[in-house]
Amino acid sequence: MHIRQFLQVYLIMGSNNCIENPLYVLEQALAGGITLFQFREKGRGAKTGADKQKLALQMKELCRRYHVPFLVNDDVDLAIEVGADGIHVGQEDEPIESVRRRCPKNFIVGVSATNVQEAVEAGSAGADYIGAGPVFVTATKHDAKTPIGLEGLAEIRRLIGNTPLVAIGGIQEKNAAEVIKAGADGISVISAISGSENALTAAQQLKHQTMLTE
Ligand SMILES: Cc1ncc(COP(=O)(O)OP(=O)(O)O)c(N)n1
Ligand SMILES: Cc1nc(C(=O)O)sc1CCOP(=O)(O)O
Ligand SMILES: [Mg+2]
Repeated sequence: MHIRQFLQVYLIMGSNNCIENPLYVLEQALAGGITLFQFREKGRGAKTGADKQKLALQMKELCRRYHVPFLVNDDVDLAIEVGADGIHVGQEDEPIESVRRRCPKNFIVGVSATNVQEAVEAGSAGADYIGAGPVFVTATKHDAKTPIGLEGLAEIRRLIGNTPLVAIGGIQEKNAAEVIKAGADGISVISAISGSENALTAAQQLKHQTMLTE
């Protein structure tokens, strides 16, 4: 499968984002049809060291069972240690050139962009996909930039050619379809699944929205 297809419903999550056991939440989301997963263990009380690595390995095994690629956020060393399928880095993280030097050849490398220039540069640097956002206001990432809106997302789509594009920030069931219409190949979410009462149903409903056509 091409990376574009994996972007359809991309769950990002760490233990801080969950009201229940994160392994339970992830398994429910996998059963509900998520297509890609990113382990993002950040914020107050986040696991570190051996505890972080243990959770990463457990999550990777769950993802394997559902044939869903497992990516790690920011932490290139951890991604390599646990045999992840890839890594996601932002503008303040390790540069893609350095990531490529250190990681296996077939590693999926995603790069964040908050504007057209960053997106075009990430595409030229060889990112496998671009995570563009925030599209809408989000309470999940405290240092998120000003929302780019659907117009900003559509402009990025126009200017990055064929590079796979996933939208992020404030995406929920009610706005997922318009994000796809604006040109994203998929949606990436934290709270819409990990903060919901039923992660399985939430994943199913989001997936349904990404499949609606005009
Ligand atoms: C798919 C996707 N897109 C964007 C981000 C944000 O990355 P970054 O700007 O590095 O912020 P943190 O997530 O590291 O706080 C992402 N993680 N995933
Ligand atoms: C991790 C992250 N990155 C963003 C960016 O704009 O790059 S917004 C964001 C948080 C997304 O969480 P939610 O789906 O709950 O809004
Ligand atoms: Mg980052």
